[in-house]
This record gives sequence, C-alpha cells and structure tokens, in this order.
Amino acid sequence: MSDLFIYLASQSPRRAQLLGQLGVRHELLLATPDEDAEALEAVWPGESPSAYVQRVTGLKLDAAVTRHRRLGLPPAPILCADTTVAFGRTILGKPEDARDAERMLAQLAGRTHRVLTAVAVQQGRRRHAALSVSRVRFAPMTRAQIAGYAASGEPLGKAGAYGIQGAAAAFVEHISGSYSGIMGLPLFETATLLRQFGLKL
Ligand SMILES: Cc1cn([C@H]2C[C@H](O)[C@@H](COP(=O)(O)OP(=O)(O)OP(=O)(O)O)O2)c(=O)[nH]c1=O
Repeated sequence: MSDLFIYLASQSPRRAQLLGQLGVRHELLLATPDEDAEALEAVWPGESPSAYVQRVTGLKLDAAVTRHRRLGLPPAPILCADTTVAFGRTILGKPEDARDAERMLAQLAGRTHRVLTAVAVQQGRRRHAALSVSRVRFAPMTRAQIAGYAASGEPLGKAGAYGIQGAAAAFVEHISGSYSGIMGLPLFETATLLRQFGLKL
C-alpha cells in the first residue's frame, strides 16, 4: 500500500475494481463527451492486434494527459489500458448488439483465442507501458447457450463479447496468462509499472 494516489483514465468498472485489489488509491479522470472514443478505437488496415492495442492505449493516455493539464489537477501518475480479443491477426472488438455478440461467441466456441491488454502510465514527461497476452480456450457451445448468453446483456461493452468474471466462466475451459489481464487490467504488469513511479507495492 502506498500514500501516493494515481489517476485512472478509464470508464471501465472492472479496471477500478482490479486497481482496488492492489490497494492503490485512485481518482477517475474521465473523458469529456467531446472526445470521440469510437474514432480513437478504429483499426488501421493491416494493423496487428498487438500494435493496435498498444497504439490505442497510447492515444487514450495522450488524451488523459491533455485533460489532466487542462483541468490543472495536482500531479500524479495517470494510468490507461485497452483490451482486445484476437484470432490470429483478426481483432474482435465490442459487440454492437446481441446479434453481433452471438456472431462473436460462435467464433470463440470450441477454439482458443488471445486476449491482449496494454497498460500505460505517465507522469510529467515519463511514460512506461506494458503488454499482457493471454490465451483462452472456450468449450464448444450449443446455439441455445450462445443465444442465452448473448441475450443476458453481459457481452455488451466487453471486447470479444464475454466477461471471464461473469457467466461466461462456465465455458472457459483453459487459460494461460493473466486472469486480471483478461478482465481488463493485468495486475502484475500494472504493479511493476507503478513501482517505477514510486508507489510502494
Ligand atoms: C475479454 C474480456 C473483456 N472485458 C472487458 C474489459 C474492458 O472493460 C472491455 C474492453 O474495452 P476497452 O476498450 O479496453 O475499455 P473500456 O471501453 O471498457 O474502458 P476505457 O476505454 O474507458 O478504459 O472488455 C471483461 O470485462 N472481461 C473479459 O473477459
């Protein structure tokens, strides 16, 4: 535990919860409505998932650093992250609706995919970043199971249309990598980065 606090520039409740697990005090530094999150998350043609997730995290952090400066807030490290689900070079983003979630879940069922989470921290001019890559194997799912989970609403707002921390856990046969990274904030990498900014963890 440290007396220092950080800014968490994320609207994801999972990230706030995971950061709390480390005992890190944080304040949210949220985007203003004029910041176009969808434009920020557009994939460039031919871009690999690892290049994509790191680039988007960097852009989120650029925006957060500008916001912090504009608001004249006290200095502290600012943390951003981004999570992407990938099959080879194909990126699965957040589903648009339940039908889109069914399409993604049908792709995941019975196969292994990767979950990439990039995390980056900046204070002043110093920036450090890390990438966590995990593998997740889904059990085969029946059409009824896919439709049922898609209709539950849980897939919305989540990369790859599932939350390992939720009911989808019933279909996760095997993981290798970082459970917290799959949820949205890899805690080992995050603690390592925060120590570089003087937090005693
Ligand atoms: C694969 C997977 C993703 N997710 C979530 C984590 C992220 O919140 C989300 C991916 O979206 P992100 O774009 O990474 O994050 P966000 O839009 O929720 O928040 P912000 O950009 O403000 O930081 O998917 C889970 O909660 N569980 C999972 O198992």
